[in-house]
Amino acid sequence: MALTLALVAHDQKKPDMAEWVARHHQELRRHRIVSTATTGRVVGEACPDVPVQTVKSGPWGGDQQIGALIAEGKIDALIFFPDPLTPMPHDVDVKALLRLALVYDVPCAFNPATADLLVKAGLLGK
Ligand SMILES: O=C(CO)COP(=O)(O)O
Repeated sequence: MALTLALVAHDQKKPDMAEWVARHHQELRRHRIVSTATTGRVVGEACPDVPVQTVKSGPWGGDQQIGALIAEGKIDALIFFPDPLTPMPHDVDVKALLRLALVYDVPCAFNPATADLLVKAGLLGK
């Protein structure tokens, strides 16, 4: 079954996201991806044949748009690599996104190690 996956990464973690999507490229091709603007560009460059729908960049409302999709039941899993070492002007938006993912019990991974475990557990299909 095709899932809709939200992929988001802060700037310092975008290389990790590019590496993660490249590693799971074959499985990701079967699913839909929604990303914040800059993350979407990175994902698209790492996997040109995986279609990525983008919303606005995080600081410009993209995290809230992803949160709204979660509230509408349109996101099956959130893969979000936040940067814990850099202050963010849109920290409240980041917290709101995490909060909605918890409220709606969406499967989440906040680092590549956990994202790998979700794949191993069968998130993207066998
Ligand atoms: O800021 C973000 C998440 O909080 C991500 O936004 P970008 O993907 O546009 O960098």
